[in-house]
Amino acid sequence: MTMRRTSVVGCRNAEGADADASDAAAGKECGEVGGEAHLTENMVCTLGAARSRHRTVAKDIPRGSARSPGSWRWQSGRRRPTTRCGGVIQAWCAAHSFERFPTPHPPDDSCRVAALVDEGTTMLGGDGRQRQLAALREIKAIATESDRNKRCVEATPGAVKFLVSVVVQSHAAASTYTSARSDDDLLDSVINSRMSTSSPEEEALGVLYSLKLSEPTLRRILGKDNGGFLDTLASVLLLKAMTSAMPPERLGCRPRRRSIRSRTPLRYRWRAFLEEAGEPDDEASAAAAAAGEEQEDDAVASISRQRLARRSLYTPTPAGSGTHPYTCMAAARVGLVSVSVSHALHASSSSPSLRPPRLRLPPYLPRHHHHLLPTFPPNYPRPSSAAAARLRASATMSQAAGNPYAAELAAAKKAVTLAARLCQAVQKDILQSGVQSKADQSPVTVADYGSQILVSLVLKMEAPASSSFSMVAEEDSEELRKEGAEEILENITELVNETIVDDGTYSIYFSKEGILSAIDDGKSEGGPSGRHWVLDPIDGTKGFLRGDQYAIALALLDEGKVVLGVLACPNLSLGSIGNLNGGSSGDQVGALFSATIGCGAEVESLQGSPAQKISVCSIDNPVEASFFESYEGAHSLRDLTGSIAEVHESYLGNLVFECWQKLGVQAPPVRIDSQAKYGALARGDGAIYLRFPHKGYREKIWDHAAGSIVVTEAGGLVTDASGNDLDFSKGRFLDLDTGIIATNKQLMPSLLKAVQDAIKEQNQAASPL
Ligand SMILES: Nc1ncnc2c1ncn2[C@@H]1O[C@H](COP(=O)(O)O)[C@@H](OP(=O)(O)O)[C@H]1O
Ligand SMILES: [Mg+2]
Repeated sequence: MTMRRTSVVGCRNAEGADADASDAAAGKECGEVGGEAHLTENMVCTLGAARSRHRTVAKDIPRGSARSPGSWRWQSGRRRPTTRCGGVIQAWCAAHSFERFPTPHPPDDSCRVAALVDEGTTMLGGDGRQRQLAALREIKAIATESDRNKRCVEATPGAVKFLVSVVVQSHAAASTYTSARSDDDLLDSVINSRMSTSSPEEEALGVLYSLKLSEPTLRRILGKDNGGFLDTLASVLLLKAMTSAMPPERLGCRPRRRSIRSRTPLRYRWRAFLEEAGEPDDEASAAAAAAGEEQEDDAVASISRQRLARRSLYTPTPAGSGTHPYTCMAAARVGLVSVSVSHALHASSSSPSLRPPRLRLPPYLPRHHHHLLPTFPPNYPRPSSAAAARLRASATMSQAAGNPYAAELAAAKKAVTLAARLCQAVQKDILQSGVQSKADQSPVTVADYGSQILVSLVLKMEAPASSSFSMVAEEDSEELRKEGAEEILENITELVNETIVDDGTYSIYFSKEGILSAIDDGKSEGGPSGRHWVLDPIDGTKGFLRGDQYAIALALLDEGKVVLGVLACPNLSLGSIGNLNGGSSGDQVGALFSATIGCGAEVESLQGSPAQKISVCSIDNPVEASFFESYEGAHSLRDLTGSIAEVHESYLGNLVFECWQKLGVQAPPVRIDSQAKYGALARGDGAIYLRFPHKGYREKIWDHAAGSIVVTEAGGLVTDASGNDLDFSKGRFLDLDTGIIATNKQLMPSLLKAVQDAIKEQNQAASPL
C-alpha cells in the first residue's frame, strides 16, 4: 500500500504537479515506511524527479524558517530535506549509486556532538584554538536548533564538562599569560578580548547559556567546585538571569564601543576597564597623582601589573569578593555595569551557606557604558561636533553683538542646561517615590552634588581658561568622604555618568575620586580680584523637594563684580506667572535666563528656543504693582514685607480709624522659591522683589549673584535696604544686615522710602521706649 501511494506521488511529481504538496506527501509516505529503503522500480523515476524538484523548491523556502513547508527545513544556513524523508532518499540514492544530497550530519546526532567534544578536548593552543573554536561553534549551532537538540547535547557524555572546562582552562592559561606579557600587550588583550569576534570560552559560555541545563546537571557542576566550575556556572546563570530580564533586541549583540585602544594612553584604558568592571582603580589614580604627569603612565602601568598578578582579571575571584571577568563580559554584553558573582550563586541555590545577594543595580543605572574614556580631570577631550558647533555659533553671535564674555556665556548656558537635565530626572524620581515626605533628603543631595559636578565639568571644558579655574559653590566633598556616604557617592557617580552619556557631548567617565575632586572645584573663597564662577547648584532646595520652583544659578565675578549670570528654571513657565503664585499657566515650562554686563538680559526655553530680550516692567504706580517674596515663610519677614507693600487700614464702624499707606500695592504677594523670582521680575511678570531675612542670617553670594545681574541687565535695580548695590567682592557672603530689594527704576525711590519707613517703625516698635 505504501508503495502504491508513493508511486502516485511520483507520478504527480513527474507530471509537474504542485511541488509543496508532493513533498508533503512524500514526507508522509516516508514516515510511514519508517526509513526502510525497499523501494520499487517505480520510485526510481519518482525520486529522481523529486530530487530535481527539491532543488527548485529549496530556493523558494524563506530563510530563517526553522521548518519550511513540506519536507524541507533550514539547518546550518542551508536548506535540507527533513530527516525522515531525507533518510529514505539518501538510502535510495546510496543503493542506486546516485550522488547523495549534500546533507550535514544530523543535528540531533549525539555521536556528532561526542565527536565534536572529543575534537575540542584535544585541540588546545596555537592552531588548535581555532579548531576548538570551530568545534564549539558547531555544537552551538546544533544546540540552538531545537530544544530536543539542547537535551541531546546536555545528555552527550562529557559535553557539559567539556564546555565548562574550556572556560576553566582559559582562566589558567590567562594567569600564565598575564605574568609573561608586557603591561600594554596585556591590557590590550584583556580589553580587546571582549571586542574581538569571539573566543572559545565565550562560545562555550554561549552554549552553556543556551542549553538551559537541567537541575541535576547544575547540581553536578556546583558539586564539583574545583578550579572555577562554580564561578563559571554562576556567570552562566547570571547571564541567563540577566538575559531573561533584557528585551530581546539587546540579547546577543555586543554593545557598540568606541575603540579606546587607539586614541588613549594606557592609564586611561586601564582605568576605564576597571571602572566598567565595577572596580575603580583608586590605587592607580593615587599613584598617578603622586607621580606627576610624565611618570603617570609608568606609575599606573606598574600598579596595573601588580593588580593583574595579585588577583588577575582572568583568574576567578572567590564568590562574592569581587567581579568575575565573565560576569563583566556578560554584564557588558547586556548593557549592565557590574553584578557580583554571589548574587548569581544565591539565585542559583537555596543553600544558606551562600552569601546573600549583592546585586549592584543602582537607582540610576547607566544605560550605556560604552563611552569609557579618560576619567576626570586631566586632558579633557573636546566636545562632540554638533554640540560644539552649537556652542561656537552661540558664542560667535554674542561676540558679534559685542559681548566680551561671549564664550563664558555660552559655556555657562550649556553648563546649567546640562545640570538642569540631571535635576529634572531626580525631581521626577522624588515626586514618584514620595521621598519628599521623609526625613531622608539624600535624593536632593545627589542632585545638588550632581548639578555642581556637571557645571564644573562644562565650565572647565568650554570656558576659556584665562587663569586657574576658580568656583565659589555651595557644596564641598567633606560629607561625601565620610564613612557611610559610600552609597550616596555611588549614586552621584552613576547619575552624573548617565547624564553625560545621555547628553553625548563629552566622552568622559567619572570615577568616584573624580567626582569628589570635581565637587571640590567649588571650594574657592571668591574675593575682589580675579575671576570666580559663583554657583548655586540647586537654589530653592525646598521648592525642588515639593516639586515647585528651583533654579540652577551660575554667575561670573570679574574683579569683584558680577559680569555674567545665567538662571536655569526648569519648572518656570515660559509665559508670565504674574498672578499665579508661581504656578504654570499651562504654557511650556523650563526657562533659561541669561545676562552679560552691558549686553542686556535674555530668556529662552531650556529646550533651546531662540533667545529673546527681556526687560523689567515699566509700572510707575505702586497700586498697579505686584511683588514677589519667598515661598518659605522662614526666609523673609512677612510682616515687614506686608507693611512695606500694603495699604493698611483700620476701621471704627464705617470710619477709617488708621491708615498707613506705604507703597499701596494691592495685589497679593506672589510667593515662589529660588532665584526664579529674579527671572520673573526681569521679564516683567511682577514689579517688586522683597527679601528680609531674620536677624543674624547671612546671605550667600550664590543666592543672588546670577539673579541680580539678570534683573539689572533687564533694566531693573537690586539694592540692599539702604539703597546700596550688593557687594559680591567680600568672599562667600554678602555683607548685609538688612534685606534685599529689587524693582524697576521708576518704583525704586518710593520703594526705598517705604522700606526705610517700615524698618524704622519696626525698630521703634521693638525698642522698649
Ligand atoms: N533663614 C533663612 N533666611 C533667608 N534665607 C535662607 C534662610 N535659610 C536658607 N536660606 C536661603 O534661601 C535660599 C532659598 O531662597 P528662597 O527662599 O528665595 O527660595 C536657600 O537656598 P538653597 O535652597 O539653595 O539652600 C538658602 O540659601
Ligand atoms: Mg540657594
